[in-house]
Amino acid sequence: MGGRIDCYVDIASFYSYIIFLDLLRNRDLLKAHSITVEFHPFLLGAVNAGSGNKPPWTLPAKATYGLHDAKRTIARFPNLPIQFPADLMSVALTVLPLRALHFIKRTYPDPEVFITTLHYFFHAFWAPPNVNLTRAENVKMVLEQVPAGFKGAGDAGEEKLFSKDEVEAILKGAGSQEMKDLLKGTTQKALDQGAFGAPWLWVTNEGGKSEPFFGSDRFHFVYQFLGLPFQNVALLPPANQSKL
Ligand SMILES: N[C@@H](CCC(=O)N[C@@H](CS)C(=O)NCC(=O)O)C(=O)O
Repeated sequence: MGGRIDCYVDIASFYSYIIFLDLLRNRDLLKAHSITVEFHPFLLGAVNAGSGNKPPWTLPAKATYGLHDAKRTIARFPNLPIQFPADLMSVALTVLPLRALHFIKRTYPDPEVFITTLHYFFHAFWAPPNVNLTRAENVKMVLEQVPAGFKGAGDAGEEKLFSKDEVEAILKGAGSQEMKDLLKGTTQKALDQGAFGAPWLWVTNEGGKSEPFFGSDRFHFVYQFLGLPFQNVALLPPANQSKL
């Protein structure tokens, strides 16, 4: 068994946060099945523009339905502090932190540094008080705060992942043409694969065949495609009949 999941995420995408948490939760099992997982920061706004899509909540019926799905999804993570930003549109252009993530991914040999920072950016954006990551000073503040080995909300960790000098270097790197091109190129790659939203998955199975998957709720199809054993939704008989 083997394969890979290339997962395209934007910090400003709630369901990107969800798939990130699910993949993190299952990382040992995925590893045991020889599945490599790689996260790729991309810009959802540019994916929408490039594919001709619009954020789902801009259509009133989808906005109303979306509240139900969001509530159900949040209920899957009882200890996760989640608060939707009051005006998501106005804080959705997370270009700078996405470029910073590319810089970190490229610069630090330990992949945990990138994963931890991505995790903390998601947390900062989606937990109250919803840090506005479109502002450079906030990105700096959040980078300075990332606890080393951040494991999720409530983990304030005394030791910080980055020194002040490292944060300066990350912000400088994030402003480089190379990182601008890298974020653009990553977004374009997903668009070329057919992306129209986030999270976007490009999954490659043992035989080298690749297929796209959209959303954080497609794991049954992903696992099936990868040939992994998994437990699907199984309807059981009514409780009183099971005793017959
Ligand atoms: N059912 C999917 C919904 C994912 C979703 O709504 N993603 C948003 C961004 S957070 C999006 O890009 N949607 C585009 C679309 O629905 O056309 C899931 O549970 O993950």
